[in-house]
Amino acid sequence: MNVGKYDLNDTAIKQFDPQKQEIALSTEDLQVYYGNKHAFFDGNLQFERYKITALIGASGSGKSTFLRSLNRMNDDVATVTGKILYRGIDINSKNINLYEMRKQIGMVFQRPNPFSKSIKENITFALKENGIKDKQKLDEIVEKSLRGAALWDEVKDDLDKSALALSGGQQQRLCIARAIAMGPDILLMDEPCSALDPISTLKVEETMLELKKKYTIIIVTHNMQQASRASDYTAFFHMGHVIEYDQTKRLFTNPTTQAAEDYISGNFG
Ligand SMILES: Nc1ncnc2c1ncn2[C@@H]1O[C@H](COP(=O)(O)OP(=O)(O)OP(=O)(O)O)[C@@H](O)[C@H]1O
Repeated sequence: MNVGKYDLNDTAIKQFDPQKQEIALSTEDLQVYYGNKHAFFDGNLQFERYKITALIGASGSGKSTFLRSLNRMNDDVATVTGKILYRGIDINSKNINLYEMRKQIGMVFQRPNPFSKSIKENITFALKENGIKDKQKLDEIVEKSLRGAALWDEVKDDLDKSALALSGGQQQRLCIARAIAMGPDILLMDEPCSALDPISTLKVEETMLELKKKYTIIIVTHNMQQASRASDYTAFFHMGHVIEYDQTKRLFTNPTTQAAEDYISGNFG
């Protein structure tokens, strides 16, 4: 199918070898509709465990739509068909406990959104709701999560101060700490650095590189340098289709499809 300059059937999608790579999450024939609008088509993607996968593409190409579907954040606004396979279970089916599933597949949003509470309470709030009451256990998780998000050294003496007094970059790392405190397996990140200055962005990227030792990360980014610096794999989206998906190094140096080549070289349109 040709739309504008590009043939949307001209795709190159990496498939993994399950004997060689462990797949943390995969989608089969994922389609997303907002009312009558078909916003995402034919998503058959696999995500390798303990890797960072970047989703790139022009504004409106369907990256967030796809990402938000992966832990059912789109349930209220969209119809999502097809399968999302996590540990052998289709989490896009009706009988899934969304709350439990999102403990495994957490999300960090575009704008830092800490609660208007202390730094510590931002992390302990959901844990307490989950029945963890032991003070020592909570303190341990607070420290471990803040260390995991590379924030501990900056805030360890201010844990009772308001999270809203932190800088934007620190707030975003606090949101990462809050997400990892729940002990997830996969972290979905929707442009986590778009509201941050370049130094905070690099700090979050360094944090991601540390986090991938324990978590599988899927990140939407508009920042091509960020995708090429921080990710192992990249999926290029165009008009609701995944056009090319490969190792980041390969996709950025030797793309297969015309659309990806034009996008990466800045001649897109
Ligand atoms: N809640 C919604 N209701 C209706 N249409 C929507 C909704 N959210 C997104 N869309 C449409 O779906 C398409 C894909 O949007 P999406 O936000 O997924 O793209 P994106 O690649 O993430 O864009 P951006 O980089 O600008 O965030 C667009 O045409 C958008 O207008």
